[in-house]
Amino acid sequence: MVVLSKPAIEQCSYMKTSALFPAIPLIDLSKPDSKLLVVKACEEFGFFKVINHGVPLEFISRLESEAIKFFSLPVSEKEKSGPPNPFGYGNKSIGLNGDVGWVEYLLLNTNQGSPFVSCLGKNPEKFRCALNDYISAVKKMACEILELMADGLKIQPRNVFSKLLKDEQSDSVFRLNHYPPCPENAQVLNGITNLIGFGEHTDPQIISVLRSNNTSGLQISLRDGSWLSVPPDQNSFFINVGDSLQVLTNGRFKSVRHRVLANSLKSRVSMIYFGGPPLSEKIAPLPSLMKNHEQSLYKEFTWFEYKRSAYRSRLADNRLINFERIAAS
Ligand SMILES: C=C1C[C@]23C[C@@]1(O)CC[C@H]2[C@@]12CC[C@H](O)[C@@](C)(C(=O)O1)[C@H]2[C@@H]3C(=O)O
Ligand SMILES: O=C(O)CCC(=O)C(=O)O
Ligand SMILES: [Fe+2]
Repeated sequence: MVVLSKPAIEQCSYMKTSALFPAIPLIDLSKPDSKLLVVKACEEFGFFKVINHGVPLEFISRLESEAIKFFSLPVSEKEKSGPPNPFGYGNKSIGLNGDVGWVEYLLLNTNQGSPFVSCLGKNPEKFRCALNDYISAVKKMACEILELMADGLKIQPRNVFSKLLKDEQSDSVFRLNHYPPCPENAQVLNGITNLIGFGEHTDPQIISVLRSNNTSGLQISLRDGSWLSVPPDQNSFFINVGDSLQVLTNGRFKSVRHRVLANSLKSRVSMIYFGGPPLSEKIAPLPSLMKNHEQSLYKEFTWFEYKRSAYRSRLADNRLINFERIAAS
């Protein structure tokens, strides 16, 4: 299991508002200025929190209770939904290349027509219904946010990003993570331990929509390499810019590096929708964003090519490096 050294956890910053400890951008989706704030947050952090999001709280609590029921089953029952190849139930092992974390999870494909994993606990229909309601509502919100981004960037059409998620062939993924409280021998600072729940990485897709219960542990990496703890808020969503959106905006929006540290006392449950394009979609900077002969920072690739390369990488790798264009001197 991966543990951080003591100095490494001490350099983690805790949520304070000052020049040294910036506040996480907060976007109220009901406010008219939100499009400009969304753009600023994507440029500075690649991460923000949204309120007044329109996702019924009942959908959230119903899915959370189904997830808790699933993760409370005996391991032998949960393993009927695994191993993840790449979809299904997984425990500690993340991906196929040796990454491990203090986490168990259920990874699901959200493509239309392709069923979720065949085994979904004791009452699969109830679980499936909670998943469908939640994913539809979160996808709708993700598309609204992508349209605000287009408005804020002053590019047309406003569905230039959202159409990729709305496409019937959109390759989107859904993940439920459960981080049990960590064992007694871990070092603890402010309730967070030095035990890695989910190692540092950026998400490969366009946008990720994350919701967790009220247990801390999520951290984002700031420009100076320090880690900022994200105070949990079970009624809000956190939005991550993914690698593909970084490319579509030619590096103007930054995909955010993030990780989860296990909590000493409480279990953490998170649910993440990863909005991705169709596999055949060409990913390259949008011409409408390339002003004044700006050069593309990336070689063009399809989402299939990026995904294939991502699945061969380790979690912490910089996956975009293989697709960067070498600047002409
Ligand atoms: C180690 C890995 C797990 C991952 C595929 C990868 O090879 C590299 C990217 C990882 C990641 C991070 C974001 C999402 O949780 C995820 C589902 C994704 O699309 O990329 C995971 C992959 C996974 O857990 O299979
Ligand atoms: O569980 C979380 O809060 C974040 C997990 C994550 O980053 C991921 O699943 O890609
Ligand atoms: Fe992630």
